[in-house]
Amino acid sequence: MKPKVIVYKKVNQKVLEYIKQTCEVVYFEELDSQNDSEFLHELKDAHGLFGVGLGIDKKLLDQAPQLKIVSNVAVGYDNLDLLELSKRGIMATNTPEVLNETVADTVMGLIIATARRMPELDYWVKNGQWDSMLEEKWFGVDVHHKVLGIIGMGGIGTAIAKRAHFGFNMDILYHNRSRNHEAEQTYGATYCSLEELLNQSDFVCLMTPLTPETEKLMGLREFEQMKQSAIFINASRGKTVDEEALIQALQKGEILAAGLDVFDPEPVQKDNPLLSMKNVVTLPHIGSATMETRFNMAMLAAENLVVGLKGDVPPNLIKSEVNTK
Ligand SMILES: NC(=O)C1=CN([C@@H]2O[C@H](COP(=O)(O)OP(=O)(O)OC[C@H]3O[C@@H](n4cnc5c(N)ncnc54)[C@H](OP(=O)(O)O)[C@@H]3O)[C@@H](O)[C@H]2O)C=CC1
Ligand SMILES: O=CC(=O)O
Repeated sequence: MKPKVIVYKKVNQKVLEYIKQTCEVVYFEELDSQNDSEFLHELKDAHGLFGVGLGIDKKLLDQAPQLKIVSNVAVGYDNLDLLELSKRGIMATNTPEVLNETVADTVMGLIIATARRMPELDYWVKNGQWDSMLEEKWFGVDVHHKVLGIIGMGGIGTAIAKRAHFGFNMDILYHNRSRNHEAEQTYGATYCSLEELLNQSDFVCLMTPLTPETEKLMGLREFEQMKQSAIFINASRGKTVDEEALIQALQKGEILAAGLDVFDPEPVQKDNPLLSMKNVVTLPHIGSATMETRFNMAMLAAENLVVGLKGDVPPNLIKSEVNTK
């Protein structure tokens, strides 16, 4: 008998067909209040879960006694309670690396758009306000030859460093818990403390996973430590930043501007003060959202699922207590 899998996100037909070769699939394009009870009903005898964004916690797992694997179609897995999964011997997988270059492109886009005020000027041109010579009040700041501080020099951070070093002649500082030799040797990155990074960078880019340690990693004190001329970029998770502190820092002029791909909560609330600030560039969490990369992520997640359900070790098993079983 084929294992039963719940796919709970809209997925490319080829990926769905691939999963269907070895699994019985129950397909929800998305989960909402309309199909919640149907989803919970299907969960009772499901062996696999495939999707993104769903909080997989004790409450949900109590209703999934047959579950063997959770395949997250994302590299971040802060939605998973790894301890609960591990206690039950349930494997969890993610999609690292295939999205590094695309997310790095997004981050460089945010850096440039924020520094050169592109959305503001786009609005200005389209609203017919370009009726005289450009005045200094519309000027931005340079990106090239500046100092870029990357907090979280992992797969994506390193792809950002590559672009910044070779494409923009930037000096790169980084802060991790451990050293990243590739970034140091190949892209000239310098390891430093968080405080040094914040003090010296013209652009501070936050790229850590969301963990108990990184929650609100950027708060009042950290924004105060940044240069007044510096630009803050966040493409990690909304919760890695104390949003109130960011708003205050921008209002008080403690930093120049911010480029944000992530918020807390998401979708961002319509009355969030960040949305009415001209010096804030916003994106709707689209770091990896290209046709190619989203397909590659879904295919990799499908491979993880199928391999795990066969009883083998999936290529992207998340390192946790699950591994030691
Ligand atoms: N906006 C978007 O669309 C996307 C957002 N993301 C987010 O980006 C995150 C990073 O992805 P990826 O680069 O693939 O992950 P990696 O695991 O490759 O890199 C994460 C880096 O963060 C560092 N880090 C972890 N904890 C801390 C800490 N407490 N203090 C300082 N540094 C820390 C790690 O180094 P060390 O262990 O040495 O500390 C590592 O270098 C994802 O978890 C996800 O949340 C990812 C994809 C798309
Ligand atoms: O935010 C996206 C991810 O892959 O993580």
